[in-house]
Amino acid sequence: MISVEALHVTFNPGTPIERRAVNGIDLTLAEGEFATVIGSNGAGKSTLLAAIAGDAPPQQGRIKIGGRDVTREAPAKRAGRVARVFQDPLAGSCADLSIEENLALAAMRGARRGLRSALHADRRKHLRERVAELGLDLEDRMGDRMGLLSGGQRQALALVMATLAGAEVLLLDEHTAALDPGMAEFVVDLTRRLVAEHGLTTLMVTHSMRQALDLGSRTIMLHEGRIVLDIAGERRKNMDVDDLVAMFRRVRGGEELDDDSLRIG
Ligand SMILES: Nc1ncnc2c1ncn2[C@@H]1O[C@H](COP(=O)(O)OP(=O)(O)OP(=O)(O)O)[C@@H](O)[C@H]1O
Repeated sequence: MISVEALHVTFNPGTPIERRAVNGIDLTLAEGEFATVIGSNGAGKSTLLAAIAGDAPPQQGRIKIGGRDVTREAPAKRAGRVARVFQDPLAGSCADLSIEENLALAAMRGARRGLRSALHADRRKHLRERVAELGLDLEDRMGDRMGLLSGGQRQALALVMATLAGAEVLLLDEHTAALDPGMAEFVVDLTRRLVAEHGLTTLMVTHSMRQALDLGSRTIMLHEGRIVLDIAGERRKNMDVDDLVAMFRRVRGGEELDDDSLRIG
């Protein structure tokens, strides 16, 4: 469960370059709820996710995860409970470590143990099985450096890594945007499966209107740091991509859509 109350995140407050990225957001996601997040460039989507992960400290408001107030908690302290996958496949793992070492480190998130203890035989077997489930033939390459893998392979492993430490919350920040269409589809299917299997409370930022409607059970639109649309249930079920695009345009007051914030596919 995630609960965000009256959240404000301002970068460089009190300076000429002050930027109110999140400007009074209230949002509650029930345990296991999966919501997609859309919005213009600079709408505050990544900052909202960063605030939940602890990387963008709020000036005002409150964030709770699983009922516990984490607003002032350091990112490392909530690391075992919150997993995040970024657009850049290079961002979430260490290129110079092996697949196995990266997975072992992910499994230890939030715990205080060394890599050696993380790589005992049972753990290694389990990690290998989890990788084999992907069907990408990576289980025989557990010793290969992560840096040798394609972007799609890394994102698939990043999703597996996100589920290894028993996280409750999954934050996906355009995690398929840098992939070719075939691999993006694979990662989308994997996302669906892992979120359901692990009952993860999930926020997924996407610029794809199709993904925004196809994944999860709720779609939230941000604009200038605020939630301007929150749709679920029958209303969402009856919507198609054209309806969502029309709403997007309305929110932007007929502004030209000259950024990459809206993709139909
Ligand atoms: N670390 C930072 N320092 C200063 N300003 C920032 C920082 N991070 C984000 N911003 C600004 O805050 C605003 C919101 O940015 P954010 O990245 O959250 O938007 P977004 O909705 O994720 O956009 P995009 O779709 O382009 O990724 C933007 O104006 C951005 O320039």
